Amino acid sequence: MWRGRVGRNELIMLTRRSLPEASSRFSVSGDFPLVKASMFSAGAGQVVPRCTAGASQVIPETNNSNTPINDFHDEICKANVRGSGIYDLRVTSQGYWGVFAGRAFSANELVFRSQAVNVAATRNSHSMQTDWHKHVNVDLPTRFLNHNCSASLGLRANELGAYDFFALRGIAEGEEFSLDYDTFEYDTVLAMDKCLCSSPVCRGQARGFKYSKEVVLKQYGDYYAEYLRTERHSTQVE
Ligand SMILES: C[S@@+](CC[C@H](N)C(=O)[O-])C[C@H]1O[C@@H](n2cnc3c(N)ncnc32)[C@H](O)[C@@H]1O
Repeated sequence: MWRGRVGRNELIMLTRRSLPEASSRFSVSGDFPLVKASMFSAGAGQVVPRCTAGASQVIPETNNSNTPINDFHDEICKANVRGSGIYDLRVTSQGYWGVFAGRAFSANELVFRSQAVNVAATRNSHSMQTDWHKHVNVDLPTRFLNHNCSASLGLRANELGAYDFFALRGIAEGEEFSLDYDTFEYDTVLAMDKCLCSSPVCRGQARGFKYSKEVVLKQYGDYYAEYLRTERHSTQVE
């Protein structure tokens, strides 16, 4: 998880242009600052209030991906009690985990940063591709960002082995943050059977940059993974 020691106001001030100078002020150790405890909610059958730190908080037991939510239970509970209002982890109307804006964001604002926890031995529904042959497991809240074919967040590689996320447009408080998975996965083996994003420009599936390059470049400009601009190392993509 991101363990930046930057204060909320400092984070709000960061913009894409100021990021290189600002990055040196981030620390990767320290407390997790960014989940608002009071905003947790869950759909029917998903209530598992086991966080010792907050008995009234609810944690869905299962999600719609191939990773049991309980793998993250302690991490979520820990994050859950240290909010500063940037984001909330909540259950979406579709019944799975999502990340929601804890306040309003302006276009181009840095929303949050992610950190690689480790290199993924096998890619999974919570890993992110960062190079032609590299997938990393990432921290909260990034691992719970859902896909949208018209995403609200754009990404840039960072020095923490993962990505920084920027608002592609104004984002209202309470709106779900979303990423377009095709901006960082080249050829996903975990394509969703059916994309549930409901965007007017929904592609039906997120299969990877390989299949949607033209759309991604047109829609997201420079906000796609840097490695996708480099020559592919071999025909084999992990
Ligand atoms: C990084 S996780 C996102 C968090 C996930 N919703 C959860 O509850 O753990 C990625 C997984 O969420 C699901 N997902 C994300 N966006 C989706 C979408 N637009 N339509 C359908 N499933 C989606 C897929 O199962 C995908 O493999």
